[in-house]
Amino acid sequence: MTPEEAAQRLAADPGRTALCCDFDGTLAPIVDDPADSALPEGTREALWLLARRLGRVALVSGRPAGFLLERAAIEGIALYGLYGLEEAEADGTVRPHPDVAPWEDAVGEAKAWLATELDGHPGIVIEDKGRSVAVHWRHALDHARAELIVGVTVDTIAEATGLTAEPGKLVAELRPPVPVDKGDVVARVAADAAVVAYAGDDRGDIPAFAAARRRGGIAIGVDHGVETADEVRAACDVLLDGVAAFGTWLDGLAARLAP
Ligand SMILES: O=P(O)(O)OC[C@H]1O[C@H](O[C@H]2O[C@H](CO)[C@@H](O)[C@H](O)[C@H]2O)[C@H](O)[C@@H](O)[C@@H]1O
Repeated sequence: MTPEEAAQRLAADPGRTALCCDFDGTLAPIVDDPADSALPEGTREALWLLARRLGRVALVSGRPAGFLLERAAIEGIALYGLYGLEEAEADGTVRPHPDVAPWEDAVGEAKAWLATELDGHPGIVIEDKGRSVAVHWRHALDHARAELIVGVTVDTIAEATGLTAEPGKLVAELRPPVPVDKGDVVARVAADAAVVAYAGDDRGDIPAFAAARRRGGIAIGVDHGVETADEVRAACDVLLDGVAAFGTWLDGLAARLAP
């Protein structure tokens, strides 16, 4: 499927169409420091327009819902964080999945353990995500070596605490083993939709691509060259070359739907 064909399908019955997007690497360009990630202004405007033209628009991210509220709150757009473990309410509060609370101590233990174990390893950075924790090595000079160090540490902590280890782009995460993923969120958001599309770039997006396809929808991949896993490309119906190309595609869709 071409990007043009994907846009045509989404525009055919806009009121009954659901569009779900990942945040980092899809809407926001990949940056060295996760704290610097931001939604480009043009993309924010396109999403604002789309929220007024499509049946449902949602952001489904690995970031905490609180982060999405700070960086990507747009009226009419639902925000789901931590791969579906958190949801932002209309009043700006965050509702965690009810099964997450019992894992609070284990996540706290993991954060302390990671800090002790990885202290002194240059280029390895811990991201405290509240109800989960991630370890990044984008800053490390030797990515392969840093990945090995982080992988061994994260696997050891996962085994000891019962938390689940999840891979990402130059990052590994420890999160509560609650069986919820982005695919569950997409299925819920698109329950009443005639057409559904999910746009993402990483392995954590694969369940969401699959959920869109199960509904006869479209899996849109944002390609980042060597950083894009083969299984991500294989899970998509259409590929766009980077965040800027996806932003342009969103703009085009919004323009197509304008009155
Ligand atoms: O589901 P997403 O919205 O794509 O979030 C996935 C993870 O994204 C962030 O990490 C990635 O983006 C960073 C900023 O561009 C980059 O520095 C890092 O290397 C990437 O892995 C975020 O920090 C994680 O918490 C998210 O889980």
